[in-house]
Amino acid sequence: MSKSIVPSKKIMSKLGKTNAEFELIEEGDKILVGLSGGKDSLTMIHAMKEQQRRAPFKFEFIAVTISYGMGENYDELARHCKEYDIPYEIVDTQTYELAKDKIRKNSSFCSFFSRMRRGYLYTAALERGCNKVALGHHMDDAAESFFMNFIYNGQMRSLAPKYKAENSLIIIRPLIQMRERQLRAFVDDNELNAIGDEACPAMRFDVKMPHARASTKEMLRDMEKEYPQLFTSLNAAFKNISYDSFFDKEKFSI
Ligand SMILES: Nc1ncnc2c1ncn2[C@@H]1O[C@H](COP(=O)(O)OP(=O)(O)OP(=O)(O)O)[C@@H](O)[C@H]1O
Repeated sequence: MSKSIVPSKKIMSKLGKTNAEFELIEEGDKILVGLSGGKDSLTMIHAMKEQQRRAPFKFEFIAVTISYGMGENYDELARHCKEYDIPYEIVDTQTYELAKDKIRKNSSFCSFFSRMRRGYLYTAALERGCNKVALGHHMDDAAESFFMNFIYNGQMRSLAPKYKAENSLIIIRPLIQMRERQLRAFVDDNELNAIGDEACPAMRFDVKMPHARASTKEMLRDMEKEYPQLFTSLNAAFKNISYDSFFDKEKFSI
């Protein structure tokens, strides 16, 4: 039998519930799991491995890292996946070279990395015959994304647990109802070597965390101190949307 690290009961139960609620992982799925090597995706591969062992249905997954051509070294991550019998591949790209100009101008390099990465992940999934792509976003990401869109973009949107991309791949976020601190505890408790916690890969090069994200994180931290139930309530609110109560012109033609 292969070696395994079993995530806590809380993590596994949240994963099972989210899975059932949004029908994320299903019989016969072949899932490409985006593995940055950070705490979130590292937790995700171990939780999915355990899920594979427990679930009454069969699914396959393969972990894939998109390398940006910044001289990253994923040997340790590859060794880790091998040790735990998790199929793993690295896709080499020249994203950093292409992003240099944006980084120099300190302009929207984060969204550039993320757009490029998404494209490479989708291509990798299609090339490997996968029908789904799993990303390690969690509830804190969903909350940040919601408030950033609200404050800076005048939009009400967050991160969906599941959606269909243009190319018919299904994107799933199995950790979306978990808190970031639960995932950090998993890697700390198991003494796993998670790769940095940068909000964007370019930050390894002395570029500051984008202001909007940093201040939204801080705002949420302060709000949670004041209202400890904030995230539970947000999670409920994301499932309880009163469309009719907003300023949608379409609704006026009653
Ligand atoms: N270089 C990469 N290669 C493959 N997948 C990636 C890569 N970077 C991010 N991802 C995927 O996208 C998700 C969101 O990435 P993002 O950088 O926003 O999150 P993060 O909070 O840093 O997560 P993590 O702790 O997993 O790095 C990750 O959890 C992972 O599933």
